[in-house]
Amino acid sequence: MAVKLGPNRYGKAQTRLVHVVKDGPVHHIRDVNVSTSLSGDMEAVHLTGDNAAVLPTDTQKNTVYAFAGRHGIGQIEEFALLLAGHFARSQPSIHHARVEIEEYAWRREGPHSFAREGGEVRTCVVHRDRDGRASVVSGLKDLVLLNSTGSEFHGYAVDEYTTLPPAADRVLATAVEARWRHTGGTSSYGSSYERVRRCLVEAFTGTHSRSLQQTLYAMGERALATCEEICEVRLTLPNKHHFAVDLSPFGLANDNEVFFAADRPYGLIEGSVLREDAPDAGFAWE
Ligand SMILES: O=c1[nH]c(=O)c2[nH]c(=O)[nH]c2[nH]1
Repeated sequence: MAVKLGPNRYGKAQTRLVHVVKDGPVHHIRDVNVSTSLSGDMEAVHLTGDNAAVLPTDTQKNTVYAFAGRHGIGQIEEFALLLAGHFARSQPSIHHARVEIEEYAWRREGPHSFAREGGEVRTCVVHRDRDGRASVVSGLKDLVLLNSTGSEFHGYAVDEYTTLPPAADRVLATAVEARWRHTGGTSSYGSSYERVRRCLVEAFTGTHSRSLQQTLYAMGERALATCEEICEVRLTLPNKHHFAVDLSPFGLANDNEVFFAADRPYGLIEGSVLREDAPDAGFAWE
């Protein structure tokens, strides 16, 4: 039987790191979850068990903590680029590093007190290879949005299994997962994040929706029109269905005011919006 090793990578998943920056009595907190993944000349470890090419995942975890202590975190994209650049050069056997970071927000409650924000999570995925090629994808997830009107869904294809009644007015709700690809480097990932996020929210709330697909496109289009530093937006939008409850058994009308919020099954609308002249994505989405 002829077989060979296919694509592979290895690393430390979900290194949880909290960094407290002390400015006298006023402290600042950063809370991140870092996953590193390396690839390169890894035939021997898989085929013969020779570990000489393998920088241990334990070392990768230590490096995350040491770099936080030495450099601070800054914007998560910058921290990921720093780590990926280090790993891609650290061993001759390692050719490529992928670093993924999630950041959890905390709200200030006092000089050294914080309350964890329950909502959205900021994300990034950075790739670097030893030839200096790099890609940066920024994003967010768990941004839950709802329009209580301004959404319709009708005119869809019908077959013998279709029972869905057309909706002239419905609740539209989703938990946005968005990732956007930067065309090149940017000096301000923080302000870029805020602008893209605002565009996504404004397009969701401001679009009179005939489908979540139409809203998805509007969200990507708005972000690309406003934020010239990005060239592609990928969106994953679960349709968090809200079904109006039939209150007629209780002698009550229901003018789209009382809903059953179902959690499953849910529609899942996914798509990419990109510039006509977007450069090749290379390894950015891997
Ligand atoms: O916005 C929607 N898109 C669909 O594709 C779809 N399908 C469905 O049953 N409801 C909806 N809503």
